[in-house]
Amino acid sequence: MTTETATAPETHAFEADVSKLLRMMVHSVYSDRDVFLRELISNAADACEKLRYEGIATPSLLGDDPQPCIRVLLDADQNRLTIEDNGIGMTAAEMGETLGTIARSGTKAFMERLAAEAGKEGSQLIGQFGVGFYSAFMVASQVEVFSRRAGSDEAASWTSDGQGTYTIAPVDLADAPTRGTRVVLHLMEDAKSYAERYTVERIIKAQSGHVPVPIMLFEKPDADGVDIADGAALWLKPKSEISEEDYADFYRSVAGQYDKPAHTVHYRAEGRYEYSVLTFIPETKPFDLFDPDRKGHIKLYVRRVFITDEAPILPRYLRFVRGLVDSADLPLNMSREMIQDSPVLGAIQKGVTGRLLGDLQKLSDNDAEAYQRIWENFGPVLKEGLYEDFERREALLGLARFKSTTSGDGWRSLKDYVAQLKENQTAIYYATGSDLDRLSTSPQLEGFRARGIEVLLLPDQVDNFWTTMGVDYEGKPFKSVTQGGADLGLIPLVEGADKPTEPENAAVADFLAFAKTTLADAVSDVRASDRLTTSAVCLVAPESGMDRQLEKLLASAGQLPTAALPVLEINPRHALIQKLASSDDADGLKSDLAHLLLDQARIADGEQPTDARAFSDRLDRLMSRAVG
Ligand SMILES: Nc1ncnc2c1ncn2[C@@H]1O[C@H](COP(=O)(O)OP(=O)(O)OP(=O)(O)O)[C@@H](O)[C@H]1O
Repeated sequence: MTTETATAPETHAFEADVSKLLRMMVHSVYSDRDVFLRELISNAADACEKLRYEGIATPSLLGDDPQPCIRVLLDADQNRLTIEDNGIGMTAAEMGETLGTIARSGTKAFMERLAAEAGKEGSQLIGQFGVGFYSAFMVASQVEVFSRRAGSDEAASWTSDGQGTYTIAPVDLADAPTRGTRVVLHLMEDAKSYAERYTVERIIKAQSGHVPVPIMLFEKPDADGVDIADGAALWLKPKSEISEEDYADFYRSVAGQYDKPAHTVHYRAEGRYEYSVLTFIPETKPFDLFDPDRKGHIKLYVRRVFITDEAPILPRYLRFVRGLVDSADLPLNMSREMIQDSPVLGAIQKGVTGRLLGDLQKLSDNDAEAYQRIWENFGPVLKEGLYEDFERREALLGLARFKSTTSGDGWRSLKDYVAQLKENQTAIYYATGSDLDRLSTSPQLEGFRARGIEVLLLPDQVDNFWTTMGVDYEGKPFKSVTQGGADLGLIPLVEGADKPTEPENAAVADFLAFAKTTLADAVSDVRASDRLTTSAVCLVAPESGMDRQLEKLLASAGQLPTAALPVLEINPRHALIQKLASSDDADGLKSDLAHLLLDQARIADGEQPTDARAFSDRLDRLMSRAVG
C-alpha cells in the first residue's frame, strides 16, 4: 500500500495571529520565562495520556515500550534543551495543523485580550494565560520538533525560528523517537541557564513535579538519567502526605492557571461506587468564566487513565472548579460518549456536586473571610444554579451572599436577613439593577429605609432571572421593591424617620386622578405611594407584571415586543406634590408637571425621557414661569 506523503521539506507561513504571538515571544520581557518548560512538559504528559487511552482499544500502539516517560536532556556545550516523550506523537499533517495555528483556547483568549487592551504590555498577560507550545520562543532562537505517531512507520520534523515561517519535512526513522515527540530548543544567549541541571531540575520540581507521567533528567548527552518526578498520581496519595505546596503545584498543572487554589477538596468516595476527587477553586477568575458555552474543566480518569477533560461532571454553575475525578468503576473500554451516559457517571456527578456545595457551606461557617473571597469571584456564577438546579436551590440559597441597604462593605446571608425581619414583614425585599450605587439611592427604597427594612441589592444580570422563579427562603417569598404594592402600611416606621407630615388630602387625590388621565398612554396607573419618603415620584411594575429590570433586560435583547405600562407612584406627603395639588391649572401647568414628574421617575431609574423634545419644551415653559 502506498500513502501519499511529502517527500521534500515544505515551508509554510504561520497564521497571522501566530506570527503576532511569536513576535511577542521573541521580544518578550516577561520576567517568568520559566513557564515555557511547564507548557512543554504538560504537552508531553498529555501526549502520553492520549496514548495510554488509545492503547486500551489498540494495545499494539504501546509496542514493547508500555511505560510512559518524559525525558529532559541537557547539552550546555551546544546550548540545547530537549524534551522528549514516548506518547502519541504527531504525523507531518498533524504538526502542520497544530503547530502553525492557534489551537489552544487559552491562547485564543490571550490574543483577544491583547487586542482589547491594545498598547498595553503583553507580558503580564502571558503570565496570566500561558500560551502553550509557542512559549518555547521566549527562550529559543530555533525550535525543532521530531515526531513519530504511535503505530506509524514514518516520522517528520517541524522547524522554525519563530520569524514567520515553519518547515515540515520527512525524516529518517533513526532521527526521530521510536514513538512520540522530541522538542529541541536552541537556546538564546540570555537563556543559556536552561541547559543547566540546577535550573532545570528546580523548575521542573516546582512546576511539574506532579504531572502523572515520570520525568527523567539527563545532565549531558551521555550521562545516565535521574528520576526527578515519579509520575505518581497525587490524588491517590493520602492527604496527610500532601503539602499545601504540592497541592498548589498540582493545581497549576491540572488547571493551566498560574494562581493558587483558594480552596481544595480532596477525598475518596467509597460505597456503591468508588472514586477519588481532587478539585480546586481558583484564587482568581479564569478567563473563560463567562464564555457562552459555559464549559466545565474537570478531568475524568478511569483507574489513572486519562479519559477526557470534557466529561460533564459538575453543573455549569460550578464551571470555575478545576481538578479531576478518577473512577474505579467505569469500564475503560467504553467510548467517551457512552461514558457520558453511564449511570456511574450520574452517581459521580451527584456525589461530587453535593460534596462541593457541602464543603463550601462548611467553609462559610468556619472561615467567613475565605468564603467571602470565593463568593466575590464566583457568586454571579453560583447564582445561575438558583434557576438551573431546583434540587439544590436551598443549598445554594444558604451559600448566597448579598449586598444590601444595611450591609455596608460587608455581605449578608439570607440567614442574616431573616434574623432581622421587622414586625409584620412577610417578604424578603430586593432591588435589581446593573449598578450598585444607583440601586442604593433609588427612590423605591425610601419607604423601606424609613421602616428599617433591609433590601437586598442585586446587581448581577442573573439576579433578574432567579428572583422571578417563585423562590422563597424559610417560607419568606422574594419580592421586588419595584413591583406591585409595597404593603408597607402594616410595618411601623423607625423612630426619627421622615414621618408623613400631613395626611393625604382631597386635592392630592384629585391630582392623582388628573395625572392618571393625562398620562394614560404611558402608565397603567397613578397611585399614592407608601414606599416614598423624600422623593416625589417613582415607577414600579404592576402587581402581576414582570419586574421592571427584567423587562428592560429582555426588551434590550429584543425578546420582549411589548413591555407592560409601569405604575407611577406619587408621594402624597411631598411638599411639591401638595403645593401642586392645590394650584390651579393655568396654562396647562398641571399637565406639564404631570409629564415632568413621569420623566423624573424615568431618569431616576436610569432611563431617558421618552420624548426628549416634549420634555425640553415643558421644562422651558416651567423655567420661564419661574423666572418670569
Ligand atoms: N509533545 C507533543 N506530543 C504530541 N502532540 C503535541 C505535543 N506538543 C504539542 N502537541 C500538539 O500541539 C497542540 C498545540 O499545543 P499547545 O501547547 O500550543 O496547546 P494545547 O496543549 O492544545 O493547549 P491546551 O493545554 O489548552 O489543550 C497540542 O494540542 C497537540 O495536539
